[in-house]
Amino acid sequence: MILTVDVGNTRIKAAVFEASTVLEYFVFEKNELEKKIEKILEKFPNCSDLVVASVGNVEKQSFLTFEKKLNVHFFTHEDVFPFHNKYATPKTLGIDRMILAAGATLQFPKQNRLVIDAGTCITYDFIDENDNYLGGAISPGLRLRYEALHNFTARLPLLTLEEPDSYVGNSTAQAIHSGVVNGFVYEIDGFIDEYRSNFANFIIILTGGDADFLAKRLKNTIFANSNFLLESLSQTYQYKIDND
Ligand SMILES: Nc1ncnc2c1ncn2[C@@H]1O[C@H](COP(=O)(O)OP(=O)(O)O)[C@@H](O)[C@H]1O
Ligand SMILES: CC(C)(COP(=O)(O)O)[C@@H](O)C(=O)NCCC(=O)O
Ligand SMILES: [K+]
Repeated sequence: MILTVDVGNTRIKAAVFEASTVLEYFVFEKNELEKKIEKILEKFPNCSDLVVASVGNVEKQSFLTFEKKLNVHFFTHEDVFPFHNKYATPKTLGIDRMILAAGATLQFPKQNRLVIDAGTCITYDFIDENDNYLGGAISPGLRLRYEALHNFTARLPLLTLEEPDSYVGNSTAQAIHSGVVNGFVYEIDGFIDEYRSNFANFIIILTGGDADFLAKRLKNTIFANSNFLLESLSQTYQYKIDND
């Protein structure tokens, strides 16, 4: 039994796996990290491994205390991954993006894959059918867009996510909702169209905290799996054990 932990820039997500089956998912804040993990381990005392991917400001030291009880693996760029990394700056590629790319490579062999993770940021990652990781894009996520409009202007209120009435926003609030939500959807549909015009065949994996909200609104029909990163963590860890 393993406990996987994904430390994003907004929240921490975790899951307990028995082989490839998920027993339970958890979501919590950074300041609750140790307490929550202790609780999970009390509930699942058969966990033998704790596997972490962190792009937030939570470092390996935060997990040291658990080393007394179980094997702790904190993924880094030094680990083995099942793809060829063609990023020009591989050392600065987010470890979350590497895990997503690894999961896509292992779960969908011998095909082009595009992973879209709509979290704090939207990340796009493309792995071709020969398992070359080519790169992608990074842009502000849904909530970040609302916050940026407020934080960097004098007159724009901080709004929370709301479905826009129309693309023609007829008030400040409606203009912001249209700009943020429609802009978010148009951007992603635009990227997908661009990839489609260059690659005949590819699978799209949509994940992240906004995946479900987004999936219903895209012109392109794609399947959302908001737990793809946690599943990929479990698979990449198994791959590491098999290939080390
Ligand atoms: N309870 C929540 N707290 C924060 N963000 C949430 C919540 N529910 C949904 N979201 C959405 O999830 C997005 C963050 O996604 P998430 O995958 O958790 O980010 P990260 O992996 O970067 O920490 C935000 O853009 C926000 O719109
Ligand atoms: C782009 C990210 C901030 C996304 O983080 P997230 O939205 O998942 O919290 C993270 O993958 C990161 O810090 N990347 C480093 C730069 C890069 O991937 O090139
Ligand atoms: K992301």
